[in-house]
This record gives sequence, structure tokens and C-alpha cells, in this order.
Amino acid sequence: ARRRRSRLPYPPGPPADPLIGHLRILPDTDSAAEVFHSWSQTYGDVMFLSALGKHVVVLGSQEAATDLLEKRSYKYAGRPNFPIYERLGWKDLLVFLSYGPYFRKQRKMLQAPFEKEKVPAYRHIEEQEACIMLYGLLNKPEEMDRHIHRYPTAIIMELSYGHRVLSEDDGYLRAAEEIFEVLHGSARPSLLDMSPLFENVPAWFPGAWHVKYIAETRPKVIQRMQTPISDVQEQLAAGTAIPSFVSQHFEELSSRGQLTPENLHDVENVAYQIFAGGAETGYHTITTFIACMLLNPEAQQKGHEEILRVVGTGRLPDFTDRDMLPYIDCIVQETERWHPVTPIGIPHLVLEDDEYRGMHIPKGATIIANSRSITWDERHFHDPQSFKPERLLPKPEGAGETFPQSAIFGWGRRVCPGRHLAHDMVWIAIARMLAVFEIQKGRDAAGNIIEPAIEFSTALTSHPKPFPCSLRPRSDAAEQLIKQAYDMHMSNVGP
Ligand code: HEM
Repeated sequence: ARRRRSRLPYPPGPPADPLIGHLRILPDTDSAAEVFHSWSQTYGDVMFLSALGKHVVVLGSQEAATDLLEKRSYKYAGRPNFPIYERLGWKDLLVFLSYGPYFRKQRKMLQAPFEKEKVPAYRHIEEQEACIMLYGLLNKPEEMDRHIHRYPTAIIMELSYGHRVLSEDDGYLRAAEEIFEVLHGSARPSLLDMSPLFENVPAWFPGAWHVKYIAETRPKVIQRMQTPISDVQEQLAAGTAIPSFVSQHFEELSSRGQLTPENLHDVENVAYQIFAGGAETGYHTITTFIACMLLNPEAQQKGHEEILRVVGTGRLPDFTDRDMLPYIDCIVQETERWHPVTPIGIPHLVLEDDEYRGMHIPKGATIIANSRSITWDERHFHDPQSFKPERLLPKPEGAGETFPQSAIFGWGRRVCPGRHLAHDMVWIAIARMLAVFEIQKGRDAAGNIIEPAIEFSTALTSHPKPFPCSLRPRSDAAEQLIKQAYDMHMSNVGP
């Protein structure tokens, strides 16, 4: 362990074993957010944990997280190591990079095409994919999960690689499913296995199951990163490439004579990062939305009525309607607040010793802003566990509560660079689903309604486990609308 350089005390925390610290009581990934939240009720919103000489500081309020991760972002923009993910081949993915020049290079590359003014250019792709999703949901409602998963994945594939997903058994869709499996599969046994606490886990350690797992999985992961790049290279050579992140970078690099292996490696990693960061998170958010609608039929009804009032039944909502649909925005944001996609955020790393409220925050500590604590903070949200979109409407119609943006999209220099795109993608999907479908509880073989018990499976990101659900078109007109929109888009795209 490092020598203490400060006389100030560490923040408080639960009682620790003198040798192994909090090792035995560290929660697993499924329960970490809730467990940290309940500890914060006792030990406060700046809490200290340690295990085997590693330190973790858990922030349990918007105020503490803003003071440190936003206002002192330069000291808190690091990332701990994610040893298993790194060994799987994700060492140079932006999200896992330590703070420094290489991080800044990649961050700039990734951020540029997704700035606020740039993302409206992608809306036609989102509208098109939303139509394909609605059509799938209409025709094969039993495959709801696949249609929802395909939606953000297809958008991201087109933006990163210029790849259009045209069939259900597209290899790129498989690749996206694999990321999900790897993220969840490798985190499942316990938080320890993905935890920075176990960076140097010895091979004899009981958790060393991962040695075999990595040996088996790594080649697949690497191949998934490389294949789309070779595809684009071939298409560029043949003159058939659809403009994308990769094609644009390749063209620029080759025009400047800079197509070096290092530069290719960066393009490959950033393109894959767009895919890894954007596809799963969108999928989780929309599935969580479906769960919220099942559990809260009044909110669903109000959302639908707002669309009826503003858009009518003769067309699907589009982005030009957005300003007139405040309640739909509230549904999207309340979904994100009700169950954040990253319940403990993504951990940061403290880059310099710091002092806060008379306490010592040590350099090298992992720092977790617990989104769950922030979104459940009764000082900011009344009845925080309930799903109430109107809480986010201004007074007097609503409660005037503020959407906890940073708890959902992160902090300071590490804030999610895809948040503007994410917002558009999720919004149009939700607005269009509410326009044409009624989301209903599933029924068993005897026709009885099944009350859904919504549970989540959590790695870094969190996803509802499968639940019964049925989607019913609101009317014949709604069904026609879905078919027409689909035909129109397919005739634009062509096979
Ligand atoms: C609803 C969808 C999304 C949610 C909830 C979400 C949430 C987050 C969160 C919480 C972080 C961590 C921020 C921090 O460390 O403080 C993050 C990072 C990141 N997100 Fe997103 N994200 C979403 C969509 C996207 C999309 C569409 C992209 C790609 C275009 C993307 C790319 C990234 C990347 C690259 C990082 C790492 C940034 C870094 O380490 O500097 N995300 N996201």
C-alpha cells in the first residue's frame, strides 16, 4: 500500500477487517448500487472503502459528485484498470483509457462527429431505423427484444462503418450481441472480477476462472474489431463505401499519407468504441422504457394522448414535433432516472491527492459517483422510487424537479461523448412506439394477465431481465402507418 501523505482522515465507511479491509462485504455488480446507497445513509455521501491496499471513494450525492468530478475534473478524470476487459482486447478503448495524451487524442476523434450541432445530420437514419423497428414489432411481436436491440445497433453500425443492417442474421448484429455477452459474462461472478481492486489477481485465486475465459474469448473480440475495418477498406477500394466514421478517417489519413499502423489502430478502436458505447446503452434504455410503461399505464396513456393532440393519427411523430411534446421528453428522462443504465456510473480514478470537507481523498483511489444514490435522493426527488414523468415538468403543471443529467451521462472530462446522439435515438424510438402501440402486460396460456416482476442484470451497464409483454397496435390506422413508413424507407434503401 502507498504511504499516507496527509494527516487528514479518510472519509468514513463501514467497519473494515484490519487485513483485508472491506473485501468480504464488497457487493456484487447486481447489487452494488443499492448496497452503496444504503451504506451512504449511515456513513454519508463521501464514503471510503478499501480492500487489499486498494482504495475506493463512493460519492452518494449530486453535490459531492459535482464538487469533485465536475469542478475539479482535472484531478478526477482518470480511469481505474479493468483488468479482465483489458485482457480481452479492449485495452485501447477510450472508455478504459487512463487520462493523458493518448486518451485526449481518441476522445477528440470520437467526440467530433457527435457534437450537439452535428447529430441532427443523423436523424434520417434514426427515423428510418425506427420504422424498421416498428414494423418488426408489428409482424413478430414475440421477438420484441431482438427488434429493440437491432434499432440502436443498426444506427451505430451505419455511423461507424457505413454498414446497413438489412437482415436479421447480419453478422454485425451478432457482434453486438457478443459485446453484451462479454460485458455481462465477464462481470457476472462478482464485482471483484472486474474491479480495479483485483488488478493483480494471482492465477491461483479462486476467481481465476477468467484465465480460461479470456483465452477463449479474446480471439473472437479481436476479430470483431478488425472485420468491419477490412470490410470498409475493401469497399473504399471498390468505390462502394457508404460515408462513415471509418471511411472518412481513412480517406483523410490516406490523403495526408498517414495511413500508419498506429493510426489504423486508433481508427479501429474508436469505431469499435462508438459501437460498444452506443448500441447496448440505447437498447437498455428502450427496454427499460417498455418496463416502465407496463408498470405505469397512466403515464403511457398520457404520453399517447399528447401525441394524439399534437401529431394526430395521420403520420408518425418526427423531430420537428419535439418541442411540442414535453411530456414525451419527461417520459424519456424519467425512464433514465428511474433506472440509470449505469447504476454506479463508470468509475473514475483520482489523479492527485485531494482534500474535501476536511477529509483526505488519496491519489490512485477509484472514485464512484453512485447514480442510484443521486437518483434516489429525497432532497431532490419526492417519492423517488416511483415513475412519475410529471415530476420533471415545470411548476405548476409538474413538480419542477431537475433531470439528473450527470448521474445518467457522467462527469467532467469523462462525460459521455455520445449523449446528444443517444438523446435523439432514444427519443424518436419512444415517441414512435407510443404513437402506434399500446404496451400491455403479457398473458399466460389461459389468457390470464401476468404481473411482471422487473429485475435487472447489471455489469457496467444494467438491463432488465426478460419479462412478458405484449404490443398491440392502437388501431387499423396505426397499423397502416407502420406499413407505409416501412415501405417508404425500404424503397429508399433498397436491398
Ligand atoms: C442512453 C445512452 C447512453 C448512456 C446512458 C450513456 C452513459 C454513459 C456514461 C454514464 C458514461 C461514463 C461517463 C463518466 O465516466 O463519467 C459514458 C461514457 C462513454 N459513452 Fe456513453 N452513454 C450512452 C450512449 C452513448 C453513445 C450513443 C455513444 C457513442 C456514440 C457513447 C459513447 C461513450 C464513450 C466513448 C464513453 C467513454 C468516455 C470517456 O471515458 O472519456 N455513449 N456513457
